[in-house]
Amino acid sequence: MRFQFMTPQTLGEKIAADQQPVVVDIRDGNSFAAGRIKDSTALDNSNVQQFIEQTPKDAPVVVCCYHGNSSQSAAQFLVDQGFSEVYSLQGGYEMWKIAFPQYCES
Ligand SMILES: O=S(=O)([O-])[S-]
Repeated sequence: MRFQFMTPQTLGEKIAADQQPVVVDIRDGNSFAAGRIKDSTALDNSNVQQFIEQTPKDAPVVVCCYHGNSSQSAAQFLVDQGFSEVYSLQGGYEMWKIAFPQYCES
């Protein structure tokens, strides 16, 4: 199975409809602290195993990085761990913060 892509527009619509998927952010900790998608979770080597064990495998998961490149391999990794619906956020946080500043937090 392969990961899928999600546009900022689609994620914004889901958040607006109170249907926010699980959003994980693989950027470095300082970037995450400075600004992130609302209700997102920082994911790194220290907590990825716990995330895999504790998150239902059928939960939709969206992976966010800086520009939407490295999120693709992270998304594929999660698919390979058994998650059935994983998306790479197109444009990453850099595009997100321009498109949906109202859904950012710091
Ligand atoms: O590779 S990346 O800039 O999308 S994190």
